Amino acid sequence: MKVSIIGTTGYGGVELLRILHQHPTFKIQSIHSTKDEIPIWEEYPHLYRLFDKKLEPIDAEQIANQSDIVFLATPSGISGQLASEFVNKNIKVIDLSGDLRLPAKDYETWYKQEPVHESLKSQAAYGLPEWNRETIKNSNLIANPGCFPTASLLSLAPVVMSDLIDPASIIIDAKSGVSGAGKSLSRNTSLSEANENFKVYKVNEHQHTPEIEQQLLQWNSDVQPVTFTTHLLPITRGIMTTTYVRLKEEHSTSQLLELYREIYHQQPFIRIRPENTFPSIKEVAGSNYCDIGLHADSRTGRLTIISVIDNLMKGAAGQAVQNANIMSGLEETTGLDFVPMFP
Ligand SMILES: NC(=O)C1=CN([C@@H]2O[C@H](COP(=O)(O)OP(=O)(O)OC[C@H]3O[C@@H](n4cnc5c(N)ncnc54)[C@H](OP(=O)(O)O)[C@@H]3O)[C@@H](O)[C@H]2O)C=CC1
Ligand SMILES: CC(=O)N[C@@H](CCC(=O)OP(=O)(O)O)C(=O)O
Repeated sequence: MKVSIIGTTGYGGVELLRILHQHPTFKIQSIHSTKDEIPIWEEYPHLYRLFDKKLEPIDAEQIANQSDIVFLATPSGISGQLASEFVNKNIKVIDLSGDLRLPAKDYETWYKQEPVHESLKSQAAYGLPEWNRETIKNSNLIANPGCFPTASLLSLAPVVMSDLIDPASIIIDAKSGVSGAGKSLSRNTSLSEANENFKVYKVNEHQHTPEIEQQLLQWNSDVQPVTFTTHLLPITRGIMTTTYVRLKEEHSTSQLLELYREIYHQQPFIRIRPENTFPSIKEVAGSNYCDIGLHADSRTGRLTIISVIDNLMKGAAGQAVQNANIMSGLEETTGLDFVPMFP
């Protein structure tokens, strides 16, 4: 099966290339950029002698003629326009941006951009495989979830769906490495401002807030707006979310862990940690795993849930390939069985 990547020179794009280069079924047909037509290794020398394809301009007609699947690793605002060109040509599209995830009104409010046309948005399946596998299987257009929503939703789903928590009590404290912001230089992510520092950003205005809320509401219509706060960690890859919720009734940590294990036991990329152990970011780096640990505090009546992912893998390119596998009728883990990089 032939695949093409648009936005290959970005961090999401080059991570797609790393995965797809060694995927046994998908073959990279072409890689695209708005920049010079140079071999990708000139832009990313770690690919020297591994991958010598040249970057090509974005000619939708040509890409559609030669590919079965197109990955869009392009910014919000651009992805939507590109997606419509391919969907009309009956090509499978997986979009890593936020363009297809939200209803028009929410998109305008939180992304402060023009939304895509409803006729396109309505064709998109939300690409969180653990909870939407059947729809993904039958769709040609995937809205790949945001990195923070992936970690947050996977950690909250069991207790929200089982109606075990006060629906007005959700607080998500999220931290991301700097690669989450993409390759462009900004003061925030520069070495001198990120290194040996820890910053909060987009307080109460992060664009992933409505994405988290809309999915939680589908699972439990009582859910109230969540408090979601993002921080920048002085590391390259990885996300940790620490989520606090109030339990409706007392449950022990072991009962809740049992619920999580039961719900996720057939999900290849979810690892529920044993009691009194909590995941750290390095334990999933470079892999497509989402690791979850939790503790119920009988003193406060609150449950603390920790989840970690690699933002470029399960938070972006890894999940995109997981979705492509599902859409193509392949084993979901195909080409994604990376052991995390440790230390
Ligand atoms: N980084 C992350 O952890 C995650 C990112 N995402 C989303 O994935 C997408 C890619 O993110 P990321 O790789 O981090 O971003 P980067 O900024 O690293 O890369 C974006 C790429 O998009 C291309 N691009 C920019 N403008 C245009 C344009 N007008 N037309 C076509 N291509 C363009 C650029 O390629 P060139 O300059 O060569 O044309 C650039 O390399 C974004 O929508 C992002 O929000 C989602 C989840 C996690
Ligand atoms: C560290 C960092 O800056 N991360 C970015 C993640 C952006 C992203 O994934 O954008 P989408 O809205 O297209 O999903 C942020 O928090 O905005």
